[in-house]
Amino acid sequence: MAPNPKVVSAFRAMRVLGISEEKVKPVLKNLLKLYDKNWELIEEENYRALADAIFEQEDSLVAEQKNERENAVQADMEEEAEPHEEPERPLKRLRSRHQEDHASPSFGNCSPRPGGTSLKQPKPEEDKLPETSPPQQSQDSTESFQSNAANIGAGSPSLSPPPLVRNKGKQPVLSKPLLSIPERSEPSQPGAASSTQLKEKGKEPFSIQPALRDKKSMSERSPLAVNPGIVLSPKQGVYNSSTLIKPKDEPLTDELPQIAVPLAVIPPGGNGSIREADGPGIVSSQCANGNIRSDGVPVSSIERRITRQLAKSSCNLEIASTPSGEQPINATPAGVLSKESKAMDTGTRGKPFGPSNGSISTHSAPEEARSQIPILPPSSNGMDDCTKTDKNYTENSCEIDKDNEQNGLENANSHSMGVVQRRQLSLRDANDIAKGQENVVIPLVNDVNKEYPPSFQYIPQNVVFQNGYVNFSLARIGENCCSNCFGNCLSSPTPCACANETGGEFVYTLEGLVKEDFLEECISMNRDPQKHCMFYCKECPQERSKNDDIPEPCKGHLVRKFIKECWWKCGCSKLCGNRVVQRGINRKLQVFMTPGGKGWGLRTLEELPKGAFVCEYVGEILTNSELYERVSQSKNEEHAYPVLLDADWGSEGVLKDEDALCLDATNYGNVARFINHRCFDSTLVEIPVEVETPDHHYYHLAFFTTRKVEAMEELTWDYGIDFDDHDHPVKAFKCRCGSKFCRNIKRSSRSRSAGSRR
Ligand SMILES: C[S@@+](CC[C@H](N)C(=O)[O-])C[C@H]1O[C@@H](n2cnc3c(N)ncnc32)[C@H](O)[C@@H]1O
Repeated sequence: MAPNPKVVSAFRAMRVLGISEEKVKPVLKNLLKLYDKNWELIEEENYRALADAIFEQEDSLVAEQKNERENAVQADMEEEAEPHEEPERPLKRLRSRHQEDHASPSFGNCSPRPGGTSLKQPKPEEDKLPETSPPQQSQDSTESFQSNAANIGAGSPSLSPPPLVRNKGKQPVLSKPLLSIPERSEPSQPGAASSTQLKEKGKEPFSIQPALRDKKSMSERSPLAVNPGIVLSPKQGVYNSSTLIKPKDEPLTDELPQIAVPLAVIPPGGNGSIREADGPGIVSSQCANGNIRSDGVPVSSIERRITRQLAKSSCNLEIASTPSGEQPINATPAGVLSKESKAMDTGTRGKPFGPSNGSISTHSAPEEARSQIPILPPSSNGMDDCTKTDKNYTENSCEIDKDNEQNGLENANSHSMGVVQRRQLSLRDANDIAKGQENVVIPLVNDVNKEYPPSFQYIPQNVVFQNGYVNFSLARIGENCCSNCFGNCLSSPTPCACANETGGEFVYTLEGLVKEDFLEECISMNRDPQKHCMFYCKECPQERSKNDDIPEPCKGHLVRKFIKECWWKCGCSKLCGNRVVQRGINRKLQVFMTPGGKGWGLRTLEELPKGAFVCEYVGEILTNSELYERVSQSKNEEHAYPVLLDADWGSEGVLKDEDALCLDATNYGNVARFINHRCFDSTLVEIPVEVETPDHHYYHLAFFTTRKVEAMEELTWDYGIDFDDHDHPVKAFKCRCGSKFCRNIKRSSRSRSAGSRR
């Protein structure tokens, strides 16, 4: 086997220091274990950690030998020698020191780490935890809210532990913004033929198990249709009707998930390098109609592969990261947003800003500032309240705003460190949680309790966290766009090339709504996945991320339908009707505290017609393994439901990790992170939308209304959660959706009846 180039480089670097490979090897091995194979920590500062560890080990050996000699002499001299204190193990010291470095100004200013987040930190194998570990939130959200500044707004009380959203199948969904584009290689591998197999699923009445996306169902979908959406569910294997109604052994609790305030780092994204693409793998597919194509691949998938190959030589763009590749975030205290908040004890709220030395802190806010925390009046109309609130609370908000400004200054220093902290919403944010980044203002109101809004950074577009590969380039678009069009493609008598993805017809009406038949098929796909195409990876990235050595068999992914919008290479106007999602949010929305114990939710302030675009799910783009690592490292934290971008995994062979993407809106996200789950008859349906790239590894997950929605109605979508899947990394919550089709209620009632029979 060829030597690991990283190991070779490490040897080389140590050789320069006169250290032999024999000495390096054991220490490097220990270090890799200690740092959980995080090479970046080892490589940074020209292998400083490695060199330190070697020197320290040598020092320790010398010290030990010296001690032994002294002890021996002393033993000769005294009958009872003093107990010898064993020197601290070098690696432990090294790690401790490394942890200190993380919090020290000098470390941050001198050597920004590319991926230094909680994910990057060495595993706390020993009892000593890194100082930069995310603060833990107490079990009682209210209490923690009042007692720990860092926890304020970290999440609504009803948030549950990090769940992965699945596509109705479903797997958990992650957040959305994406912007930095790292280099990557094409996913499929040679010999991957027939790596994906579509299996048939028995059709079952959806009324019985609407939400279970049975992975084994066959689809009647046309070859051109690509299924969208994806929800990562804890266990897709559980997705079948029987599991939906299966009594739960464990009692449900009303305990709400805890939300901690994890640190996140967005390192520099792409470097503009060119990555080599592998040959596409061949996939066999089978749909509900039993037809198996000779190549087993939907036509659109083949076209995409060709495009990918053509794009081999294309350069990656870095789309969203800051010049330094880091995205500094202030940790600011949230304003109190309910009318009752006057009486609220805010003494434990965190100070909004961190120290100027770049380290992270969770100091309490000054008493003066705390006593002046503004209150938003109860309202039923957030849009109007925005203005009122501004007038009424400007004075009070001054203190906080000053703090925030100061925070901004201080964070100018911490910026260089590249450490990002989840940001607390401030009072002004309540008037527009999007902070002017959307076409509309999106107010936040709480007429129900004293909960603070969750802590997160609002981003209007997806952003690559670190390893995910997203390549937006003209070269990748290929010929399947309408470069000869002009004006509004929808007005043309014949559908343009962009409509090929959707069977040669435009999906949008002239009014900008999704057409009835397309919409209904997407809704059906979500509600009754058994009737649609599922594919099974030969080597499932999701399972691989859980256990790289012996991954479990793929639980199946719903093959979804895509919408393809016109874009840069198209000749049409920016106002073309085949550009809807890319224009962003245009509806009057409001984040509000739900009265039903679901925490914050999203509602519309205006009547919405059926098929209307509401918003897309925006968050960090993570690879599956990054997500799994993140979730497993934040066991007690609340996560927004992550979303798998697996709508087209079926067209691939073996997906490389950097191509198996998902979205996590926990730390960075848009208004969609507030959309609550509703079993089966949700008001929204998610549809994958291709905009910048035909590569369906990455796409936009857009929400459209499933029916006419009245003003002030809550907007919900079906996460595709399998409430019986206890193995899923993101825990399910006790569902309070109120739907008569609620899968959780069925299970609960069956559990109760099963219990009473016993
Ligand atoms: C994506 S977040 C939705 C926004 C969330 N309610 C908040 O306050 O930030 C998902 C979390 O909301 C809560 N949630 C969503 N739908 C729910 C439901 N039907 N019943 C109970 N809790 C729900 C759960 O805690 C879940 O983990």
